[in-house]
Amino acid sequence: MAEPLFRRIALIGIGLIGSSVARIAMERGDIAAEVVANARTEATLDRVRALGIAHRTELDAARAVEGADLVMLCAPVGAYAGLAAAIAPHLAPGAILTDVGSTKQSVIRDVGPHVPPGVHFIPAHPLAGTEHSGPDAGFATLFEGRWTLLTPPAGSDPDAVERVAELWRRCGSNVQRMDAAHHDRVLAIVSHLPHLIAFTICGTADDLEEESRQEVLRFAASGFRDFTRIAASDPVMWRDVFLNNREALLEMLARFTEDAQAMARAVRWGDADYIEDRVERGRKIRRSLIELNQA
Ligand SMILES: NC(=O)c1ccc[n+]([C@@H]2O[C@H](COP(=O)([O-])OP(=O)(O)OC[C@H]3O[C@@H](n4cnc5c(N)ncnc54)[C@H](O)[C@@H]3O)[C@@H](O)[C@H]2O)c1
Ligand SMILES: O=C(O)C(=O)C[C@]1(C(=O)O)C=C[C@@H](O)C=C1
Repeated sequence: MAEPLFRRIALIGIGLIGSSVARIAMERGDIAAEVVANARTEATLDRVRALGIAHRTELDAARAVEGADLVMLCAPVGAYAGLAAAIAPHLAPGAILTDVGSTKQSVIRDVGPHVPPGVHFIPAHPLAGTEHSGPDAGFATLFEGRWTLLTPPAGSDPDAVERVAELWRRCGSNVQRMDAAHHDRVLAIVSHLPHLIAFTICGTADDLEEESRQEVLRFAASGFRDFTRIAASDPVMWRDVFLNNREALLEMLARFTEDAQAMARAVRWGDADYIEDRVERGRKIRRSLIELNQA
């Protein structure tokens, strides 16, 4: 077995993503010699202990990071500023501080100012997940064949960037570097807007009068069902994502609204060619994803 990349990793937040990393680290043994898990409640840490997915559990984030050579923030992005302030004085010199948050400019804004000199701050985002949350929801194959984007600030230590990249490769992921602003625009269209649309369409259906709402549930065909899967995602996580990628999300939503209006006009005026063309474009995108093995 290869040498462990890290002596001790501390996972701050141990839900779907944190517990998946923990499971992989515990199973492989070549990521960290010791895995420390932190959560806000004893109930969560009880689950972590019962699942056997960490060597040690800590209720206090500051204590969890002491002596760790890699600290990974795995909480909702709205909690990052407070967490960074709490752990900063306890980070070991030379440690790497990384994260898994779905937004990247906000993470650099909220965490960056707290990072002590000598600590390497390498933000990251694994593009993999499900609609489930909490430590029971994680699984060791979650990141296999998926992308992890790294958004290291200019001037980051290349060795620290490489060690975080290697951690994600050992989790089964492909790794690519990206500028944080570009990341936020790309994710706004491929992830944040689709979630916004899913939450909204479920809300629209739920607002219908009682009789129609019952029918939505009874006759929900797979079109509506597919939306309900992602609409089942964690409210706090998504509240934080929307509020921390505000500009890019609003820009993509404005474009989408214009396109939806154009579709409405085509439907109203019977513009069959326009409708057919748009459906054909959707189909092509789906086929390309299948060819890339990403569907
Ligand atoms: N769910 C996904 O599909 C997905 C995918 C990629 C990245 N992410 C990102 O990963 C991070 C974690 O998401 P998740 O899906 O694992 O969520 P989760 O709800 O499953 O787990 C979140 C963990 O953070 C802890 N936590 C919540 N608020 C906290 C606070 N104020 N202080 C300290 N700890 C707190 C929770 O107790 C829990 O242990 C988020 O930043 C999210 O944007 C999520
Ligand atoms: O597959 C899902 O259920 C997800 O929501 C995963 C998903 C996505 O939108 O693709 C959600 C948030 C992330 O930051 C990354 C991945």
